[in-house]
Amino acid sequence: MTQTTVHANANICQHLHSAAQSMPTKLAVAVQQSKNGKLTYQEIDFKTLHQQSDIIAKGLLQYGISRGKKAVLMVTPSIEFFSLTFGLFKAGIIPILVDPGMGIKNLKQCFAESQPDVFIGIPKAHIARRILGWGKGSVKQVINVGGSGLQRWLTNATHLETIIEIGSRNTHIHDMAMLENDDMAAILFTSGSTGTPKGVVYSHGMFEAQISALKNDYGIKPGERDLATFPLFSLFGPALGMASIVPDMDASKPITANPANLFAAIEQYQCSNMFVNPALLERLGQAGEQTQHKLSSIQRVISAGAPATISAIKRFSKMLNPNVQVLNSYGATESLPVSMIGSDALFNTSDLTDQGKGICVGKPISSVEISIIAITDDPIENWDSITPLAANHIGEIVVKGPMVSQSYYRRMQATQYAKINDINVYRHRMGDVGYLDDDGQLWMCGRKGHIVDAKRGEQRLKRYFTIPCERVFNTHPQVKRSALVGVDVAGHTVPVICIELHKDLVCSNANVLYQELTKLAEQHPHTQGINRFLIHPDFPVDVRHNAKIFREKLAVWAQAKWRE
Ligand SMILES: Nc1ncnc2c1ncn2[C@@H]1O[C@H](COP(=O)(O)OP(=O)(O)OP(=O)(O)O)[C@@H](O)[C@H]1O
Repeated sequence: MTQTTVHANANICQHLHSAAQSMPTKLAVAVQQSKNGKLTYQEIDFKTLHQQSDIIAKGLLQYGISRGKKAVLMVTPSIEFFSLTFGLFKAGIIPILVDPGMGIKNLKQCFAESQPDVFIGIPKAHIARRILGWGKGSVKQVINVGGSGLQRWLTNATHLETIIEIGSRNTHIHDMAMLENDDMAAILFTSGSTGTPKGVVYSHGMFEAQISALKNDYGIKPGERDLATFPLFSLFGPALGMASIVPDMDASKPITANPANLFAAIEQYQCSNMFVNPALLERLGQAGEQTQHKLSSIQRVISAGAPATISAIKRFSKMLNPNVQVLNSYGATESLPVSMIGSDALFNTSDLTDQGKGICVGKPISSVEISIIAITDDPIENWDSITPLAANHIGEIVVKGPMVSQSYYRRMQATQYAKINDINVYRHRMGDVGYLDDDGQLWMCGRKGHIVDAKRGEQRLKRYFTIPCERVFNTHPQVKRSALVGVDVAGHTVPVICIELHKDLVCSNANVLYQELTKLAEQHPHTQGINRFLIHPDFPVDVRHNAKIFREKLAVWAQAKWRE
């Protein structure tokens, strides 16, 4: 019998290598800059990006940052961001990617937890690092990217130019670090909308699976151009042979983006694809409606990260050519994408959503297996012990597939609570609840942690799920959005619906509104028993999506209101 040895052969940069060979002079990245109302673009082709990232990989290694070390990367999207990230991957150095929008306290926690060896950032990030003590104790090397005289001095760091100089001096061809499929390739932090962000361990195998999904399920082809509004997704562009066109905007606060910049970038490069999150979809749709703008080159829009509202998709779609779809994706940092649904199919589900059947997030991505399991807060060790629920039964969403992360970084307990061992892989518990319908489509019914169990003392009377309940109340013309929370009233847990009204409407008589909402509640079995409402002026939501309602905070507010 012959024994075959498996060689480590994973590194997503191999795609960049092939693109550099097959289309060397084609555009890989263009970065827009807006200054005094003037837009300019920095460009790099595939061959140069490949060369530049090789030089950086060599420079980093020679500078003493060895393979396997972890490097925080706080660099705004720029040509350097791309060459650096690919350079890190090529050297086998593990980038730690955090979203600055998560706030100072969470960032500090992320650095304490991930123990970076290296800190690479723009001057602003270094100044914050120095003042706030980020990475103190673990960070040994600091590298600055960009900035002007004084800013650069304040960073007290080695500048990227020095790394490039060191790398350029070395004329040897760089051998890309080859890893095992499941070796750690990067650490990506969740957004922390339900607590502290958790570091998700990414492998090159997971990245490969994501690239395959983008090719096979989303139909992305080499030579396309993508308006890249989310840094991580923008990295997939060059790996797919697709140019990433990065607009001038703050990616961690998409709601503040200037639509004119984005429209101009699409026009300039005739982008065929765009990746937007629901907040941006809403913002661009509103701007497009006002100016009657058309996005005639766009052939596909990918929306992900949070649920997009049907009205926002409809408004946005007015800018698109007929039949161009907004592909709504469901997933999480731990596993992305899980499922997808095109806008036409989604519009057909809106009646069911308004009746409280959940949000349809479509069919699983080809390599993903979705199961629904009975709801429990306990850890589940083995998949053997589980009997998945039948179609149309709400339970926790569990996923299996090559893009499913296998652990959190240095978080044994969180890993234990989120992963289920299934022979030689782990399934991931999404922490979301939902069900599969008779056609195998997934319907999302909210977060498991946001379920409200109405209780008399310890006795459970009825279970309420957020999305199915809230959508019923959202159909009321005065209601912009609503949020279900549980409130303790004399030792009993009761469901309360917090209401945010449309801004242009003033509620002159809350009692009339509450009566109308109570009537709505009575019309549906799953909302019956809800008869307490509170008007909140402005829901606390996450900055990235402007859509994830911080129900934990609202619950505290509602409880205090109840006592007043
Ligand atoms: N298309 C969608 N429709 C509905 N909800 C979605 C959709 N896409 C993502 N979500 C929600 O977003 C979650 C994933 O978000 P992400 O990975 O950014 O971090 P987070 O879960 O918000 O942060 P944390 O886990 O730290 O609280 C999913 O579990 C789901 O609840």
